[in-house]
Amino acid sequence: MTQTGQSKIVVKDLYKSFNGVNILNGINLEVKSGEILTLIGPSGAGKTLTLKCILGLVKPDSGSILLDGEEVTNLSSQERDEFFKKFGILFQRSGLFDGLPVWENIGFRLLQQSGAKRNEVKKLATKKLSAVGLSPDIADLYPAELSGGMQKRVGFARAIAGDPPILFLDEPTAGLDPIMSNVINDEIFNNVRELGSTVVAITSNLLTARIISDHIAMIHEGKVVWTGVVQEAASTDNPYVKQFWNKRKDGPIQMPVTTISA
Ligand SMILES: Nc1ncnc2c1ncn2[C@@H]1O[C@H](COP(=O)(O)OP(=O)(O)OP(=O)(O)O)[C@@H](O)[C@H]1O
Repeated sequence: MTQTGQSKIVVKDLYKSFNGVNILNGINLEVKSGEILTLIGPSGAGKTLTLKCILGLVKPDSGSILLDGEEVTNLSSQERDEFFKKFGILFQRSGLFDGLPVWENIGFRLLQQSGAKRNEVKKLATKKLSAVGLSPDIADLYPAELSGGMQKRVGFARAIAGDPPILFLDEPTAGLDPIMSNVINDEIFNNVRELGSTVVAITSNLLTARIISDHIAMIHEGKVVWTGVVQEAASTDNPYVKQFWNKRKDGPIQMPVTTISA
């Protein structure tokens, strides 16, 4: 179990623009060890980009990112490889490799390690399938043979395959029916608590946010406009959170609307 309470990830004054357009406008975030922080906010607010900056997939224009107190914005490629090993990632579209059976998808990273034994990796992959409530019988199937919900669960099994200290979950329940979403919410919550991983999740599904999160950070136009414990999100007076949480059309968040003329 990870010790909770210490800062695991600290993001300070993160800026990023593309082609002269400011996308991240001074993001500040702190994630404590063992906690689940969920980023919410309108489409295009900069949630995924923030995670990509933390991972070093996108270089920020300025700002600082500390992992366990160490600056990680300027790692060498060798240091970056080591750094990546700390993360398990569930991508928005599951990101499974079509040409590999389920178990090889789950064990993908482990199979890359020198000396990896295929039968042992398969055993571990099967164990992770059970951890996400799937039958070992699907280990030899290919992603195309699975439903969307099963693909998400396999994607999650892959993210937790190496028992990573940090998990990034980008829209873990997007596109799933409410029942399957809830199954996955529970699986995320239970597995993460058992592993003691520190989690940053992104979701537009408020039920997912309510069930899995310890803290919520609301991002709007590249800034964190509110943070708080999940129970406060429903009752805060913050106008951004109020509008988002209550799914209101009117409020400070203006969504671009395209009208089609006849
Ligand atoms: N590599 C890039 N080049 C140019 N623009 C980018 C790049 N990456 C992200 N953006 C832009 O940054 C903005 C924020 O993107 P981001 O993916 O972080 O949004 P988001 O908050 O995760 O929204 P969504 O929920 O829709 O995924 C978008 O307008 C996107 O087009």
